[in-house]
Amino acid sequence: MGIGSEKTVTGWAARDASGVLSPYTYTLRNTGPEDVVIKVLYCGICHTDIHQTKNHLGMSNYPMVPGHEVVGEVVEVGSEVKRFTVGETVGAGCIVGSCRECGPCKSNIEQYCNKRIWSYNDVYTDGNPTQGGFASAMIVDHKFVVKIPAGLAPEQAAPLLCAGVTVYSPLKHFGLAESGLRGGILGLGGVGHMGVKIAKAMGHHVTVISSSDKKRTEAMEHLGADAYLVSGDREAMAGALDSLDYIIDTVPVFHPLEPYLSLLKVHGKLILMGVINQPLQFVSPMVMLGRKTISGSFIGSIEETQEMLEFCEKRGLTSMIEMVKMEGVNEALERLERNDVRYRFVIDVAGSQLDA
Ligand SMILES: NC(=O)C1=CN([C@@H]2O[C@H](COP(=O)(O)OP(=O)(O)OC[C@H]3O[C@@H](n4cnc5c(N)ncnc54)[C@H](OP(=O)(O)O)[C@@H]3O)[C@@H](O)[C@H]2O)C=CC1
Ligand SMILES: O=C/C=C/c1ccc(O)c(O)c1
Ligand SMILES: [Zn+2]
Ligand SMILES: [Zn+2]
Repeated sequence: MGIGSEKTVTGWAARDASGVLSPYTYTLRNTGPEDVVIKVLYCGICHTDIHQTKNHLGMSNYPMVPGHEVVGEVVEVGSEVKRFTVGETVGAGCIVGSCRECGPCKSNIEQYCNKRIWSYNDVYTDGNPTQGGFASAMIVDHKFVVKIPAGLAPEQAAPLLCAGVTVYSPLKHFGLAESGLRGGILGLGGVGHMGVKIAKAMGHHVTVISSSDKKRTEAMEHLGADAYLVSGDREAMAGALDSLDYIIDTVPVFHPLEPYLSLLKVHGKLILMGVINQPLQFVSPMVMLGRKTISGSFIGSIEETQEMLEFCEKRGLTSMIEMVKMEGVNEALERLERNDVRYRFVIDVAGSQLDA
């Protein structure tokens, strides 16, 4: 990739809904005055990457280079960029553009802008497709770039850019950041494990609710959870009725909500995170008799992402990752889909042979 000239990059792209990735060479736009050119060092693999590459939402366009937990080094900045300098370690996430004029944009919750531009599987303002972080470089508008604090290892920071902020944002927004609360994390994957860590750092009593017993020891001994429930264990679930102030539900497939609504106290909140393209069901008394709330939340703003990174640095919070090379990305995606990762894959992009 030449500085200041046309930039040819290699990424790994899905070509169809099989979701299998292979090397793909494409050109990045010329650096605009507000752009930051990022040499990608590491990129996390989120379950959303599977939803997108496999067209679970019916809106996928190919070739598609996924990846939205991007940590890299600034290699060039546009003439108007004052906040970043060459050599800095920075991050980019799910969103690389928004309209800047609507209510959400003016309120600094640009992730809720209806004209948001996704970091991949979208079209940029110049009419070209956006491509993500499973690639040697990205060009990102500086407003959608965050600084990675010096106290965070770059590979550890990658999962924070989606999984981390996805749990941090609703806890703050719904008034659930105060200490002493009792929280549930449903689904102990990439988002879920950051949920345990962030909720514990906020001073909560945290119960993991999992589909199996397989992660019990890790959850309790390594992630710091206080309790562990297997969702199919009726007796254990019955023993936990009316006990939680909130549940962060990260399950990525259809599931009944009623068993989890029952775990909530009066005024408890069930916050949906999983991307599920089927209607979810519950009977109304389940929420009425307890004035419970079912809500959802989508990543976090750029401002919150920066705040969350600083929170994690201050509290010494890290993610738990398995590092892979790009050559192993298809195997990693398969393992992620069959729930066989502890707890986030991170691709060592700069250390990979991308055009293999
Ligand atoms: N709202 C938002 O802003 C965001 C949404 N997402 C979405 O959240 C969901 C979770 O993402 P992520 O944490 O990366 O996913 P992971 O695959 O890492 O974790 C999901 C967890 O859900 C549980 N699970 C239950 N049933 C299944 C199943 N059939 N297949 C796989 N997992 C299952 C597993 O936990 P256990 O073993 O404990 O049962 C698993 O570890 C996805 O739908 C993703 O698209 C992700 C990021 C941001
Ligand atoms: O992983 C980040 C994005 C999550 C996401 C949430 C909701 C939705 O409709 C998506 O397409 C993606
Ligand atoms: Zn994600
Ligand atoms: Zn907007």
